[in-house]
Amino acid sequence: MIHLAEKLMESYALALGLTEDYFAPMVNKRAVISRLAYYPPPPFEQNDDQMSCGVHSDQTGVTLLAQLDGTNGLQVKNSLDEWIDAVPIPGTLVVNIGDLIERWSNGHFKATKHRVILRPGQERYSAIAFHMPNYYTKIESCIKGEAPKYVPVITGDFVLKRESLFYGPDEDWVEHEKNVENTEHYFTKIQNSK
Ligand SMILES: O=C(O)CCC(=O)C(=O)O
Ligand SMILES: [Fe+2]
Repeated sequence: MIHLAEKLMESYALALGLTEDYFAPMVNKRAVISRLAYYPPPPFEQNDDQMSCGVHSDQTGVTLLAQLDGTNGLQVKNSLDEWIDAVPIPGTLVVNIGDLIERWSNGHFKATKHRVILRPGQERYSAIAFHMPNYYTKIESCIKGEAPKYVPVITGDFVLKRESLFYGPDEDWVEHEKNVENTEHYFTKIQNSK
């Protein structure tokens, strides 16, 4: 999974006109958060207000998602603002772009909005790996000659803050750099245990 995420980062670098290894020094002490999900069958028809997993984009870098063959429910928003089913294709993974990559690419890559909506009687299994750049990597536009569209953020700070505040005001992110100290120890342990 880590190798695949790093390969994807290489392809993103090339697509953005950067050298293939541009991101490498900024993801060499990455953290990967994994989640195994089971969604029980809902007892009623779900709608925009009641979902198994509400609309969001992942706040990290690349997300790799495996869906058990035959389980439906994941929907992603396309560039026309329409929800489309991410139908499981045997032997493949879904790749979602996270907020950090949107910010890094100055908006050239869009963080994929997604959700899980199940029909009554339908259940879902998925396994997700969230790839996150180095804790202290500063995420700022990597596109030369373009006005930055986002406030620079520190990876760990952004992920932790967004976990706790959920969609807080963008302008606050840089102010929170100091908050990393609380959890620095935890992440250092993860990175050193590799
Ligand atoms: O279970 C799924 O397919 C989606 C889960 C998800 O989007 C998430 O954990 O961020
Ligand atoms: Fe997600």
